[in-house]
Amino acid sequence: MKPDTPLLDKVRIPADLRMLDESALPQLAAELRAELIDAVSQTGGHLGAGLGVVELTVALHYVFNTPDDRLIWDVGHQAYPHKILTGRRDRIRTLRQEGGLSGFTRRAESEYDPFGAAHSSTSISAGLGMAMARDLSGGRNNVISVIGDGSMSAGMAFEALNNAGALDARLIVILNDNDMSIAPPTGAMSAYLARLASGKAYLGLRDFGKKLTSYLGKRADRAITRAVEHARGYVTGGTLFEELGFYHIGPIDGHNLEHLIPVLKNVRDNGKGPVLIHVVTQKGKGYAPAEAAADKYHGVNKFDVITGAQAKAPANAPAYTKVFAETLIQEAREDDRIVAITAAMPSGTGLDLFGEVFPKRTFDVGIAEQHAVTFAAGLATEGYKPFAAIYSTFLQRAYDQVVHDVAIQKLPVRFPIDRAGFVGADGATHCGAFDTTFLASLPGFVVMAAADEAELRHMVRTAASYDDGPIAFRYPRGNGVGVDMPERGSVLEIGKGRILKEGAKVALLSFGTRLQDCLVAAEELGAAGLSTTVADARFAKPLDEDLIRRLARSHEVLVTVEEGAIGGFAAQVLHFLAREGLLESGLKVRPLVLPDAFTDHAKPEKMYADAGLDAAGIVRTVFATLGHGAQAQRA
Ligand SMILES: Cc1ncc(C[n+]2csc(CCOP(=O)(O)OP(=O)(O)O)c2C)c(N)n1
Ligand SMILES: CC(=O)[C@@H](O)[C@H](O)COP(=O)(O)O
Ligand SMILES: [Mg+2]
Repeated sequence: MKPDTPLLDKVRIPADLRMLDESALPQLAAELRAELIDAVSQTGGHLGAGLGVVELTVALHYVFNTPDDRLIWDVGHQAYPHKILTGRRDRIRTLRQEGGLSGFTRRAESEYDPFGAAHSSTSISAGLGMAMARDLSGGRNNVISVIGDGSMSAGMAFEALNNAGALDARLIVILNDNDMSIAPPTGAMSAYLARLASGKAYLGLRDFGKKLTSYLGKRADRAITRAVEHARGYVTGGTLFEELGFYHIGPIDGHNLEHLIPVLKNVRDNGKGPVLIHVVTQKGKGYAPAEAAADKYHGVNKFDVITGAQAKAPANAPAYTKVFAETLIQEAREDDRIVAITAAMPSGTGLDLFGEVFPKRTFDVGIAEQHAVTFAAGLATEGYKPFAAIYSTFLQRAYDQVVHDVAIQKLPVRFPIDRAGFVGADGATHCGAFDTTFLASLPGFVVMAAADEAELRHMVRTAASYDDGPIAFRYPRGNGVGVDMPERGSVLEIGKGRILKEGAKVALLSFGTRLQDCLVAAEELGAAGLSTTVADARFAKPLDEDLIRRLARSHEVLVTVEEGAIGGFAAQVLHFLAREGLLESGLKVRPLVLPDAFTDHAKPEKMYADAGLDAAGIVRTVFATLGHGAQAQRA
């Protein structure tokens, strides 16, 4: 049953909210929280972060004149309450569903989303750009960037703070400190924030008064003093943020509207240069199952609102992530030089399991993909075997480190690349589309893709035993296909693929888990009288040149199939065929890749079908290539 929300029902956009009396806001926040819980219980998605910013969201839209004042949410996973208050409540139960609202902020979705996000730590840079644009054009609007403590650990956030302090731009940064990333945060910065939040490093009241007056002028409201006093201390002096040129206010209780609103109003009306307001919140606030959970319900499946129990689809095969983790543990028992690195994704990458067995050999470096890669490179220089487990999409952020610090120096860093291909509900920002393209173009890189969970096990072992340079292996989100698992992985011969089914007319050359669809497609093609070979390339680099030569010479049609963007495996194959003159004897080649577009969220199977990368799509491609128009249409 939908929650009763009489006050929220009157608020379609923030202008409606601003008509309310301040005394009504706690009720509005309570209704907003109930609506959020109910909506996410039906859609699944990121819940804990949004629960933690309900009051902050209400206060920001109450005090600031959004959308003229620009409100930028870092990552955007906490922006569901913001969506409900900004004209999207009628679609909130379509979150992350095909055709529905995005799970992140998105410019195309609303004028209240001035900047799209999903990858972290971009909000201060974007906000600073907007603030400078405003100043250049003589505008007067406010720019507010809200960034979490986890996201604050990334280098990019500090690059922006550094720049903002020097420019002395009027920018408001709200540090939403809930002492959580996806997992509990790690690192010295997190410990520093905890010290600030606990009030240990705070000024006396008199110094605090002086500081405020210097920033806000004589009109500094006594309410600010009260708000900060009520938190655990007084405004800080000599903090890192102040040294970087920010006025630093806080900590403030981010769930107390009586404290938040006067502080925000004062900053809105009186501030000059950059200001950082340190707001302390609780991830999962106000929903008991979330508050009690270790991950504070960071990301959830659909769930029962009363019990908090999440829906779990029965699985016939283990998740790729788990197979990776268990295999790495197995290999690490044999080789004590194996170490593992994650950039704030211990559970997502499976390295939480590795960390339970090998705590000293596991490094969670925080949201810091660039550092993670160069840190791994450093470990490799000393003879260790680092596995830098980073989702395909997040590895994009560390590309120069991959090129400059790893590949050029031929360092044997191992890159397990999870979430390769479509990821579903997280949509285009998280799609693992580009890694094959950007890695296989690097000299000396070995790039593999697992066709199933047994192959993944072989690839972990292969990577562990390969010391000649960088090596990557990609695998998708979700479960394997249920193949028999070998007790231990085998060491694969580098640059050698395998043939699974011999045919004569059509060759399907797969790179990755579309192999299953190729096998089904081959059956259908066979039934239609088209004898079909199915091969698993295993390697995009180095290519199995003998295999490709053979397929090209003995078949009429060669279809390559991969879960990656244009420029990846197919490009490597086509380049090879062209170089060898194998395209000059009538061979018909068709590369099947992800669409050359940023594909919106939907169910992965649907996305693959739409992209023509399922069995039916492969069959259609073959028929169309051979001019079997009617059959192509039926497939
Ligand atoms: C560059 C990048 N790396 C990793 C992630 C995955 N990720 C999403 S949210 C999150 C934790 C963010 O912590 P914080 O900013 O404190 O927000 P909270 O969830 O605590 O509100 C992580 C690691 C990401 N979105 N972007
Ligand atoms: C917001 C974010 O970047 C992560 O929470 C991401 O949504 C996790 O994705 P997985 O569920 O695939 O681990
Ligand atoms: Mg946090």
